[in-house]
Amino acid sequence: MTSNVTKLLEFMSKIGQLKRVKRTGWVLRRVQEPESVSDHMYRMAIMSMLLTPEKYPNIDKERCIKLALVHDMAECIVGDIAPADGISKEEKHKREQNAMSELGDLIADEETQKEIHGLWEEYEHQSSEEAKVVKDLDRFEMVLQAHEYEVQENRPGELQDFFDSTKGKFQHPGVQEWVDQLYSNRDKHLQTKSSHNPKKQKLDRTSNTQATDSESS
Ligand SMILES: Nc1nc2c(ncn2[C@H]2C[C@H](O)[C@@H](COP(=O)(O)O)O2)c(=O)[nH]1
Ligand SMILES: [Mn+2]
Repeated sequence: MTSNVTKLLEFMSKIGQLKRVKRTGWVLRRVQEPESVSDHMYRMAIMSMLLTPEKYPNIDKERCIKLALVHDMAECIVGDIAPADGISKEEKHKREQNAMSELGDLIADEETQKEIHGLWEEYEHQSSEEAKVVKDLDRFEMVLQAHEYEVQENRPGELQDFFDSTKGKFQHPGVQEWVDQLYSNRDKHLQTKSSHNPKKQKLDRTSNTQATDSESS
C-alpha cells in the first residue's frame, strides 16, 4: 500500500515535469531557447496579481492566480498540444481530463484534490469571470513572449501568426489596454529595425505577408 506522502511526492515530480515541457508553439518556430509551460504559467500568475480592483471590479485576483497556475497542469502528462498539431478540441480535452484525474489520484486530501480539479474544469469551461480574464492573460502572455523573442533573436515580425490568431479575441478592456501598448511597442521596434536595415524584410501588416524589398522591387 503506497503511503499518501509517497503519492504526494509523485504528484510533485509529475508537475515538476512542466519545468521541462517546452511550449510547442515556440519549438515549431525554431525559437532558440523556448520557454517551458511552467515559465508561461508563472508569468500569468504574476500578471494576475496586477489585476487592480479599479480596472477589474468584482474579479477575485487570488482565484485568478490559482487558475493561472493550474490551467496547463495536465501538460506535464499529455504535453503542450498546439493548434498546429491538428488534434481536435474534444480529443485534447479528453486527454487532459484523464491526465488531471491521474494527478488527482495522487492527492489523498479530497478537498485539495477537488479544488485543483475544479480550478482546471473552471478554466476549461470558462465558467467564471475569473476564468475568462485568465484566458485573456493566456493569450496576452503568449503575444508578449512572441514580441520578446522577435527582439531577443532579431527576428522582427517573424512571429506574426501569434498576433493574428489572437487579434480581436481579448474580452477584458483592461487586458486590451495592455495589448494595445504591446502592439505600439512592437510597431516602434519594427519601424526601427526596417529603418536601420532597409533590406530587412518589410512586413506588409495589412496582408500579413512578408516581402523583401528585392522581391517586391
Ligand atoms: N504557432 C502558433 N502556436 C500557437 C498559436 N496559439 C497557440 N499556440 C501554441 C502556444 C502553445 O505552445 C500551445 C497552446 O498554448 P496554451 O497556453 O493554450 O496551452 O499552442 C498560434 O497562433 N500560432
Ligand atoms: Mn496556457
